[in-house]
Amino acid sequence: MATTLTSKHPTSSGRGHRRSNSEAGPPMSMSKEDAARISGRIDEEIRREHARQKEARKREVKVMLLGQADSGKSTLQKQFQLCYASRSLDVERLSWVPIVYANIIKAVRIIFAELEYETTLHIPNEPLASADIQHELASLRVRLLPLLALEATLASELSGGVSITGGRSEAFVRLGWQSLTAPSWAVGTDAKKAEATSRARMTTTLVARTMAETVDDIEALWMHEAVRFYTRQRRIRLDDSASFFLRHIQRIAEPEYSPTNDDILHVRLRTLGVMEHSFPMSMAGRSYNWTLYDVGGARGQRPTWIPYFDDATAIIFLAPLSAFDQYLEEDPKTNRIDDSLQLFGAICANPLLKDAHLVLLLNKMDILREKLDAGTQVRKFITSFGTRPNNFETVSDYFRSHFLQVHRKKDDANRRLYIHFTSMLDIKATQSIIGLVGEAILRKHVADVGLA
Ligand SMILES: Nc1nc2c(ncn2[C@@H]2O[C@H](COP(=O)(O)OP(=O)(O)OP(=O)(O)O)[C@@H](O)[C@H]2O)c(=O)[nH]1
Ligand SMILES: [Mg+2]
Repeated sequence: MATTLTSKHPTSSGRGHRRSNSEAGPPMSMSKEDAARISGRIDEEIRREHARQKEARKREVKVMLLGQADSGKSTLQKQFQLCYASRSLDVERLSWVPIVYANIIKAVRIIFAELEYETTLHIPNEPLASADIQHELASLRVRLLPLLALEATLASELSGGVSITGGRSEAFVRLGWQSLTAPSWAVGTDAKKAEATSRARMTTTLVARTMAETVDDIEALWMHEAVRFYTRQRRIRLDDSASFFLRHIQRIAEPEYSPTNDDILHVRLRTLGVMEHSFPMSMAGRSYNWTLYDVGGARGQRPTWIPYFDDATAIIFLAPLSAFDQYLEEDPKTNRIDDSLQLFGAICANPLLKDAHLVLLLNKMDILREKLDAGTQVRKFITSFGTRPNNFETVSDYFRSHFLQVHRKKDDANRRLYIHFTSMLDIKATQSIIGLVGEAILRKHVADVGLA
């Protein structure tokens, strides 16, 4: 898959090719007949170019993945990649290694920070009330300090030396990150880039060595009774995929570690700006060029979406239903489901998108189920849920009807809305949904512009 970014291509309408009369006209010596012949030829060329561009546009399908941060947009893009351009995923595979490391170090940091906070509460009869347990955790912390100390450097190298606002030491993805982290580093003519790449490789090697030396301590921390206790109680809150990586720490810390497809899908890496991914897709023997626009979902990122709206064939909007008990990182007063509903309403009402096909994926259903099974009460966070039964069917139906209501209210164009419940890490189920969604989008595209 060609992974290119970011700047908006002007729609190629062919305007501007035609010579104006005031531009170079026929030479003084040319006869009127010759001039007419040349002018006719130019007109014919322009007409052909228009027709060629019109045909080319029929083969272009532009799909935007929208939704709040951490809703699963980049994960869906990876699933598309797995489905339609899996060889490109193989090429990128090793460049995910340092990002998996970064996810693990972040999880370890959060565990210690949450334990420290719990210690200050002095709650009797809980694991942290025991001096022995505190001592065990303190010595694990000392042994893991060398690994924790590498987080900021690793994040900065992965992000090409740029940090996100707020000074958080967290990796994010921008154009060209693969070449920064690829083991066989792309030698470019750009000396600065080559230097950055070489630095990123050195940091990755150092992190790999430190992780191999501390792997048993990471595992001991994850399995520690205090960590088990506070995780079960949801008082240690980690990124959705952190537990997966910590469970697989022995495999990941091996020297020849190569990320599996599952690992790549689990990675959490923020998107900054708009990333363009293109691949071919065929239907009924015809090949179409798909471009997916994977955007950064945090509030500060949303204005960057707008220039891409006017020629979008379809919007796939992702709303994670498991987020009912979470608040926006960028605005801790706003519940994440409320934010998703508002954002979805704004997308439905946007006049620039009035011709776009609308798909809504209610995502992270696996985590929703886990939370409900663990007894988390929806009404504690969404008061309007009231006394309804706190089970999976009722909760998913409740949220689904809210999204449908927003669509009915906001979509003046009265478009059909395609809705699916998804658990984006389930490869088989997601691939079949991608097939359905892809086909529906192509059918709508063909209905709008005709067969290519
Ligand atoms: N368990 C589970 N995890 C998911 C699901 N969908 C995505 N994730 C995980 O959630 C995290 C966030 O997913 P991303 O795809 O990076 O989110 P995003 O919408 O691209 O976020 P931004 O780039 O910040 O806008 C990743 O660690 C994914 O592996 C899901 O359905 N279930
Ligand atoms: Mg993303």
